[in-house]
Amino acid sequence: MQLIINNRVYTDNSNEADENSVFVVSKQNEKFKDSAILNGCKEIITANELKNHLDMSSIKVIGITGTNGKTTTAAAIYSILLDLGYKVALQGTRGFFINDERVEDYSLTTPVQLGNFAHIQKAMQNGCTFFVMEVSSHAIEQKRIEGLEFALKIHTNITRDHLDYHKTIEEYIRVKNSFFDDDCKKLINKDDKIVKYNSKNGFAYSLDEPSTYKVTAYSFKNGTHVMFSHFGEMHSFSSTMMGIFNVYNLMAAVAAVHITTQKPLDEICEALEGFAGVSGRMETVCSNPLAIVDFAHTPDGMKEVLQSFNEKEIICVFGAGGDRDKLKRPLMGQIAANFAKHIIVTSDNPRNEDPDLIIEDILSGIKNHPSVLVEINRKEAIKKAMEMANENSVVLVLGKGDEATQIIYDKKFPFSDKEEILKHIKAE
Ligand SMILES: CC(=O)N[C@H]1[C@@H](OP(=O)(O)OP(=O)(O)OC[C@H]2O[C@@H](n3ccc(=O)[nH]c3=O)[C@H](O)[C@@H]2O)O[C@H](CO)[C@@H](O)[C@@H]1O[C@H](C)C(=O)N[C@@H](C)C(=O)N[C@H](CCC(=O)O)C(=O)O
Ligand SMILES: Nc1ncnc2c1ncn2[C@@H]1O[C@H](COP(=O)(O)OP(=O)(O)OP(=O)(O)O)[C@@H](O)[C@H]1O
Ligand SMILES: N[C@H](CCC[C@H](N)C(=O)O)C(=O)O
Ligand SMILES: [Mg+2]
Repeated sequence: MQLIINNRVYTDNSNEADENSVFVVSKQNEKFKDSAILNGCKEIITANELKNHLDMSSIKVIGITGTNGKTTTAAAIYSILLDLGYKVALQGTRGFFINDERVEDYSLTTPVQLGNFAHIQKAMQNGCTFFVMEVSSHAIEQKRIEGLEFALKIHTNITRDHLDYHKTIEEYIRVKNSFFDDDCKKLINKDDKIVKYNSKNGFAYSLDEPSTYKVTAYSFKNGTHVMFSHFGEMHSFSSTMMGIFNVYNLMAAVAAVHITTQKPLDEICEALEGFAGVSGRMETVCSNPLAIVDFAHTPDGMKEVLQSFNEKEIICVFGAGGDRDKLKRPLMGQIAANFAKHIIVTSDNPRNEDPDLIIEDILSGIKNHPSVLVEINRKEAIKKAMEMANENSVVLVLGKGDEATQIIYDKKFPFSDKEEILKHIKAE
């Protein structure tokens, strides 16, 4: 990865370092420092020192972490800020966007150090005054965000994910919480009992606990309608997005924009109404039969989605990614069994694992359920679900959202849950 500032090349790869370039050393590449020196490199700086080389004073960086809801909350903030007339960049799981245009496709949720600086530089070159970014737990642990100064850090929730990487839930929680131990402004979900943070410059939002941005009432009749109080004053917003979890995401987004712009809350709430949600997150693909695609790929994410449809007969199609946390699989099975009338267990992105064994892990969590089907081929699984559907049902296809491929070993094959669903729409 290279970054060019004032005609100087900065690289994080020792093989690209030479007498004319600067080697940016980080936790991930410090083992290659000697090889950079051997290649003739004379200037070695830390990622933290990069901020002295790139003037970022014209842009406010907003960072969002949490197990679920980062992409949705980030997209809502981006949409509100654009609607309010700001120039904004957005970086996350779905790629890199500047002023409503996709500049890069799906990649890491949080790039490596030089990648973040390169994107911020590009955002500034395009006149952006805000840079909204998702911050993954991998990024915190690997110090990919080293050297960035945040105007606001946001916490959505901490449940479980990525234990393949962090090994224990305690370590995962410690890593997530470490994002909030400094003095910078932070916005915390007060209903989450797990989060620990430095209360200096702390703001909070919540549905249950007292907080700075406190949801006092909500209803889901003809859309989502939310009332909240801010220091005794009442405000409200509406949205087409479904589910209590989206009330959290939207409340966080409104509060974040308020904290970072100081615009009147009512103006921010009005701007939010133009936000239609994120592709592949609780996205209704067709209404006859009702079929929804969602990116839920953790036990908590699945629970949140499934319990939003308790008046429907749920037909749930899902799998679990290979080379990822194995222990979440039976828990995902158990959640499906608790809420769904029909379960179809299939493949997600098997990567380097045997899909049959992933499915076995999921099945071990499903006890005594009357309707469980195993269909390893995801296309066939979706087809079967659509054939089972009726006017009282909802087909929920979970785990891949708007991903455009299925990853088998290290190969990516074109695959879209949405397109598969659309092949089986019933005639009106
Ligand atoms: C497990 C994991 O996170 N691995 C990351 C890690 O890999 P690594 O330590 O093996 O990297 P490496 O190949 O040794 O290279 C490290 C550094 O050394 C440098 N290098 C390398 C070779 C050499 O001869 N000389 C040299 O200088 C490279 O330029 C690089 O800067 O560091 C690399 C870059 O520093 C990352 O690209 C890589 O992410 C891999 C691709 C990955 O798939 N990560 C996933 C799991 C991830 O981070 N996912 C989260 C998901 C979060 C979510 O949405 O929930 C994400 O943020 O996307
Ligand atoms: N606030 C929330 N609380 C719990 N579950 C949520 C919340 N927001 C979204 N979800 C569920 O999690 C899924 C992923 O949401 P989103 O993409 O916004 O999260 P993310 O944190 O960016 O995930 P990832 O780390 O995989 O990129 C959604 O499709 C939904 O099922
Ligand atoms: N950012 C998450 C997304 C998981 C999506 C799911 N489809 C999978 O492949 O496990 C990860 O890389 O773990
Ligand atoms: Mg994301």
